[in-house]
Amino acid sequence: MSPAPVMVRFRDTVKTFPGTHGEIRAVDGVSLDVHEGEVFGVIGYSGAGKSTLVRLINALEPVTSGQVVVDGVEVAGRPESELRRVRAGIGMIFQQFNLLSSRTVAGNVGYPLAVARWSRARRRARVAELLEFVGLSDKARQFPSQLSGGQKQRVGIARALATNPRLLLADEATSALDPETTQDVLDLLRRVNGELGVTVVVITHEMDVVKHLCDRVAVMEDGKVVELGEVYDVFSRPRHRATRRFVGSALRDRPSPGALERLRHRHPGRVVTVAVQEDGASSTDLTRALREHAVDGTIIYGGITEIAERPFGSLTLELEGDHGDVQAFIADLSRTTSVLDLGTAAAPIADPDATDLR
Ligand SMILES: Nc1ncnc2c1ncn2[C@@H]1O[C@H](COP(=O)(O)OP(=O)(O)OP(=O)(O)O)[C@@H](O)[C@H]1O
Repeated sequence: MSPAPVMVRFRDTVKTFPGTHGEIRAVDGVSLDVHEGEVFGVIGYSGAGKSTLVRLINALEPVTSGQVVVDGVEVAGRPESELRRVRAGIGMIFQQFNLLSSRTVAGNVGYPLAVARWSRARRRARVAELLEFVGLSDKARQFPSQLSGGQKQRVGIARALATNPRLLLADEATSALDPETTQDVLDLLRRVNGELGVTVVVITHEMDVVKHLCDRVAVMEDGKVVELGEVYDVFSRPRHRATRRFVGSALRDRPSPGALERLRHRHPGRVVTVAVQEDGASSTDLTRALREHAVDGTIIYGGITEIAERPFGSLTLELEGDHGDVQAFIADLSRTTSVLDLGTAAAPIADPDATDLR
């Protein structure tokens, strides 16, 4: 199957800002393609460059060097008049919703249509259709202050979709919402993608958002893309430290240094953390290896979740048995899955990725 056409292409894209201690490379040589029809996530900690990357897509910031191509149009160096046409094909939603407080829900949704000089009759019909789609038909005459956060974001989504954009940019769109409302908004964004065929780029610092919504994900750190791929692949086998921290903070599957120290007090044996993947150490593999090597394993920590019905996570075990048997068990299991040796209470080995997560 040939990949879908490209909706957004970055090639060696750099964006710098002047800083007090020299230039800041907010986007530092990014190359990636967002395909038509996919939901693409960009995840990173604060300052990683995510918002800058988005502002390059809708040409709110000029690129310093490299390419940014949106729906076939090279954005870099375009005159403002032509950029307006590119922006017209892009919808955007924000963490703080950015609704006009003096306008009703219908007025907010219809605003971009008024700007685009749609007739009153067409506007009314389109607004009604959009409110129906986001489930707010009964709120048309209310004002934003009368709505919950989740309802405000639904209005934001309806407004962003008003002029039928082919691309929707969602910058931390659920960061101000509680978990349940977040889920509703993520479901709605899935429908925007699935039913309307809109390509969605999601910027977030929350792995759960990526997990529930995205097809592929890019992990950013210090302006660079450090990992890129299918969501399951990236999160079930995180290679970069930043990715491992996102998995750790969402899943809380690995003991923090403090928790590990407490565990060692109670469990003086050899401690290992074993990755759980659909094709790696399923619990059957683990039990088989324990049996074959005459090693006793007690689960002392762990967490497993799933993405698209595919399980992943890790289990931390205390192993007891003859030293040679334990060594052989670790070597055997390491052939099919990732095993992190954390040593024993007497000879501890630190987890290089463990952080006391905020
Ligand atoms: N207009 C600007 N002028 C100077 N520096 C900027 C500007 N915009 C962003 N930066 C810097 O570029 C880097 C990346 O910022 P950016 O906002 O893109 O990151 P982010 O991942 O979106 O983080 P956050 O989630 O905190 O917004 C940061 O060091 C930031 O201080």
